[in-house]
Amino acid sequence: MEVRGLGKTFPIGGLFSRHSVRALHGVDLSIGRGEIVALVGESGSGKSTLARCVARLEKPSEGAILVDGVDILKRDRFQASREFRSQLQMVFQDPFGSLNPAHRIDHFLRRSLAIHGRGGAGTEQRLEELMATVGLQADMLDSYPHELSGGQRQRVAIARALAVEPQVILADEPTSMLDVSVRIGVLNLMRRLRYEQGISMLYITHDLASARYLADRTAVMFAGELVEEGESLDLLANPAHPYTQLLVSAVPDPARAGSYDPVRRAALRQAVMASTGCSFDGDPDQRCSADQPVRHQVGDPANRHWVRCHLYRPRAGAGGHALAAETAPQGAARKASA
Ligand SMILES: Nc1ncnc2c1ncn2[C@@H]1O[C@H](COP(=O)(O)OP(=O)(O)OP(=O)(O)O)[C@@H](O)[C@H]1O
Repeated sequence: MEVRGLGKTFPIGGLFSRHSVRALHGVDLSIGRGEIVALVGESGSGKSTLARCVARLEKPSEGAILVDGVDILKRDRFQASREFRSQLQMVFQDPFGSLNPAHRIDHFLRRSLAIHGRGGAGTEQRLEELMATVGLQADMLDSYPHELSGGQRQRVAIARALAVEPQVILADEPTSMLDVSVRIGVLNLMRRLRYEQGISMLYITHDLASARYLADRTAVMFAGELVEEGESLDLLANPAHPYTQLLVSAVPDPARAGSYDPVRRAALRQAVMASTGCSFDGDPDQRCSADQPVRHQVGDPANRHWVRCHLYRPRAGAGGHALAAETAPQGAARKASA
């Protein structure tokens, strides 16, 4: 699946208002077959809007979404929606709100199978297989959602998505409302599905540790734009963008004891300013506020690690790089996301 130049602007302030929020701008992202890509960024950076545009729950303002090379935004809406929804399924954050409490678990799975033409003979066996795949007992098919734990409900939501045999699952913070003790089980389930069924996943999260655990690649979103992307291990060990450094520095890590610098963090977060350049404005000579940065490759090309930042300086010879914040000015500022 590939997203090219995706943009989304929401009108705000009522019918006659000319105000708008730019939630996404020029987003390019691809996910290979069986690959897991994490999308990280703070609240309001546009992660859910990206997933909702890809799932066609929102209409993008611009750009293309290709699945197996076909731009699904150019297909007839009804046909595309049938085809596309069976290729791509979304798992939401809230396992409590996503299952209607009036129905038993088997209803959700039967309905999903029927809507996508996979009902009929063999349904009973398929239901049991789906439950086994997500690690639930078949006798839970007769339960109501309130009789299940949060982790079990999220497994049902994943089983419902799997019922249509999707190529891609868009998982929007699927573990953030779960108890820490059951999160790992859901992450392991997602990992197993990728290996056993070759399903690709976009994993949206605030949690960098889980991105490192689960995702092959991690993409970092700030103010509706991707500012850095790379193999998860490399990107999180060598963050090149000041914003990624901020996110990484906020994760408690005994191995980095002493490296957390709240003053630098505060400086990077400083003012909000409007300009035509980079969303994450941090340059004393105003270049950031004047020009959009281009992508720079970071380190070894095998890590597919790039950053979009004027402050990035490759380090000659060593194969490493100067972290942008090492050269970042005190006046690093964050522009309005709107
Ligand atoms: N329907 C909408 N109407 C107006 N603005 C919206 C709408 N949906 C999202 N936005 C705005 O778009 C921006 C991105 O929101 P989005 O929900 O995608 O962020 P997010 O990174 O997923 O945040 P969170 O992690 O809190 O879910 C925000 O400024 C938000 O207020």
